[in-house]
Amino acid sequence: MFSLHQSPPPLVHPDGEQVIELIPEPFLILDNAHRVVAANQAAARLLSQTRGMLMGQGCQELLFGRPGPCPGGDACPLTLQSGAGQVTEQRVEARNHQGRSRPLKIRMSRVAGDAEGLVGLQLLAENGTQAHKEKMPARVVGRSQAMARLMHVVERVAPTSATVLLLGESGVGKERVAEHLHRCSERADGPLVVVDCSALGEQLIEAELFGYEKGAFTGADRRKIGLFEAAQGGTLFIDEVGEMPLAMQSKLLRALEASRIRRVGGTDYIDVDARVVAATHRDLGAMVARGEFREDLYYRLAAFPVDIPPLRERREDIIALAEHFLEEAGGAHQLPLARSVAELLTDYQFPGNVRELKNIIGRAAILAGPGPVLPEHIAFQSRQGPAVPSTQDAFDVPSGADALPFPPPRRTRNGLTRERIRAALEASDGHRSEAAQRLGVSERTLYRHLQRLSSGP
Ligand SMILES: Nc1ncnc2c1ncn2[C@@H]1O[C@H](COP(=O)(O)OP(=O)(O)OP(=O)(O)O)[C@@H](O)[C@H]1O
Repeated sequence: MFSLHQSPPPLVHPDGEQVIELIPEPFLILDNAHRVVAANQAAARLLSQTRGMLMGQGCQELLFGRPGPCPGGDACPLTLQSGAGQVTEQRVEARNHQGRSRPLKIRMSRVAGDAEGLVGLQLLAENGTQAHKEKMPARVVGRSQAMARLMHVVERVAPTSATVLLLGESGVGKERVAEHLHRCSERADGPLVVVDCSALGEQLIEAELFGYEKGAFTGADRRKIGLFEAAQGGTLFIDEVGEMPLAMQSKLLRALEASRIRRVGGTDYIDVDARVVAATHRDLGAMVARGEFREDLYYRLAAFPVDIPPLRERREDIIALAEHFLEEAGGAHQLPLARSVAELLTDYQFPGNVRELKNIIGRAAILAGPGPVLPEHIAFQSRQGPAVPSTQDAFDVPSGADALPFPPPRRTRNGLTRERIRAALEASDGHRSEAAQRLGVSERTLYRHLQRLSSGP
């Protein structure tokens, strides 16, 4: 049995997670900023998280469920002896993201040698019992520099009251980032309310956002509280804000400016205290230029824009995400992924971004059963082959398209052509949810594309 009183094995290396897996006790490695850089399966089980979720968590988040950097000094929950190899033991009342606390004993030491600065943590549940299964908190998995920068920005803006606009292709994780932002804010104990503008018509959006009074319209047989009010003290996440009809945009702007709303059919104003986070995959600036989006609302929403890069521009995240999804799908025993599978995944473009990867892994976990995941279990959802270097996204027609003797296929932001959508629907016997899965997009994204394609040539 490995003990912290011995010198730890060379733990962090490209193969580090495999080495750490040899330690039977729950074990974590933190870097000198106290962020998790490796965790074994036993630690993930003890903390009721996946290893992917643990990666990158800071000491505060790990022990007290509060995201953010190490506060340093006495505020840091880890009281370490300075010398390499010296072991410190400490008891903490660890609190997870759901606010549940659990006594934990931690043995810590600095890792000596090449890996100086790293901290090894051995975790012992105080009552000796294993963690009970709890709903996993939504965590943003990703170890790339781009994601580290993004998380830094999100964690800086979270405690403020700024309106944040999340930008990125479909499936990149905008909603997941919004959840994280809410969790890092002082409103974390309040509600996070989501409204998807692409799924609602103009009148419905107003009734959903602001609520209505009894008798406001046919069918309004009782008063209904709107989502702005439901988000009181919390966060209102307005997804696909680019799909919001113009008339509704001015009402939203007024609500944002005045922090008060009026229910449909009502006369009184109601004060609302909801922090607004909006998201879109559309180019709002271009929509403003075309007169499709109100300029004043654009500037109000874009007070703090945050770009979430597509997965193909942060390939370092692919394996961490794939392993996270495999664990989520109950495939922890199938970890780590075979090199051949990892190569297959990292060579692919992922037009459907993280959502597509999640679907691919979910399917592979089922096909692999109790055995390891093999390349033949990986079925890409688009027929797009291995990576083509690209800084532009799949939104654009292929380069050289001008020279084609016929018009290029009408493409959408996900690289979804009419032909791909038709093929997916045919293969799914017209079932939209299944077709969306095949294409690696959400059902509502597919619905949006169907509407767009049916309105164009
Ligand atoms: N960094 C991440 N870590 C863990 N899971 C993620 C991450 N990014 C995305 N996901 C998962 O991938 C799926 C798609 O993410 P999400 O719904 O947040 O994307 P989106 O950009 O909001 O998509 P859309 O534009 O279609 O609404 C979800 O199941 C989400 O939980």
